Amino acid sequence: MIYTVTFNPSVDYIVRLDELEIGGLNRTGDTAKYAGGKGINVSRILSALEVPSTALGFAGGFTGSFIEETLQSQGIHHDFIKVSGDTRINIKLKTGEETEINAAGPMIDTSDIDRLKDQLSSLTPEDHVVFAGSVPSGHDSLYETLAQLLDSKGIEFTIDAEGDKLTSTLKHKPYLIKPNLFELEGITGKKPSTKTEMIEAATELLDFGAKNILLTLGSDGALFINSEHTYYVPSPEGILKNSVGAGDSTVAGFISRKGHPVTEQLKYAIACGSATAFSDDLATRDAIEALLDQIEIQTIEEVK
Ligand SMILES: Nc1ncnc2c1ncn2[C@@H]1O[C@H](COP(=O)(O)OP(=O)(O)O)[C@@H](O)[C@H]1O
Ligand SMILES: O=P(O)(O)OC[C@H]1O[C@](O)(COP(=O)(O)O)[C@@H](O)[C@@H]1O
Repeated sequence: MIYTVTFNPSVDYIVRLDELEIGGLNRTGDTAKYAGGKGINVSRILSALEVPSTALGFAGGFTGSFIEETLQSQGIHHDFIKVSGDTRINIKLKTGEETEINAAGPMIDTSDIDRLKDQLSSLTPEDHVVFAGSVPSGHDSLYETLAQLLDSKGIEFTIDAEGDKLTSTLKHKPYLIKPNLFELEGITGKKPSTKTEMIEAATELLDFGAKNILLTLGSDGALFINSEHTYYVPSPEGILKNSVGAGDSTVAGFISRKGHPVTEQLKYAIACGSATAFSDDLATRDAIEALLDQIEIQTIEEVK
């Protein structure tokens, strides 16, 4: 079973308006609300691809109930630990360009974390865990602690997190990490401008222990690096509607084909990411499958 862990889920509140007048009264056009947060988005895309998963993490208040009910209605199994604060609301302003305001989220007690550790302790090496997103304040070393727990039990995990939260887990050999270029720059302190320089910078993370690295580049696609292969996968052409959740969709696509050749995993990764970018909400199965044939995997010799 695949388990996704979202420490800090969110109700993503999408607000469309022609123009934002800072300091003035703005009235919205369309609005929509979605069950969000990185691991939850991974579970939603896996579900679209008919790959079962269980969504874990912390949820509280009316917003936490909204997330649970939404997942329930979509047939996605979940087992959130209830916390006393309200799950956050993240605002996504669409005014022609996208502006995101992500809230901090509720406080999490040590006893809540202990319950999550108990849940993860019952998993076996047949399971796979996807950790994704920000961490409740005061728990900066949570990913490292949980990565160590899984590593000690021989359970593979994927991690999509920023900065030290990601790098502190590398010694526990994550199956997949998915930085974007901005995050890679933050981690390595480098500003790679060519694909060769990007590969060099990402290879440092391979040397620290990551097994597979998917470096996503937005509309420019993604670079993939592991100890055997280096590939570039351009994004298919399309009209950008929504980049929220595109990265999470990429992770889901890659994991959905775990055990298949890496080139197939990459096709699904980019098809899922781009299909979400071209959709109002996360991609549907039809939208993903419509892109699969357009994805072309290039070897690094072809890129140079
Ligand atoms: N404008 C776009 N056109 C086509 N595909 C896109 C676009 N933006 C994102 N994607 C797809 O989504 C993937 C992840 O996007 P990216 O913005 O790099 O991730 P993140 O949301 O984590 O920053 C990309 O590799 C690509 O496949
Ligand atoms: O936990 P963070 O880093 O604040 O991110 C949460 C936000 O990221 C998302 O999961 C989208 O992530 P991506 O655009 O990187 O795929 C939203 O659903 C959510 O609002």
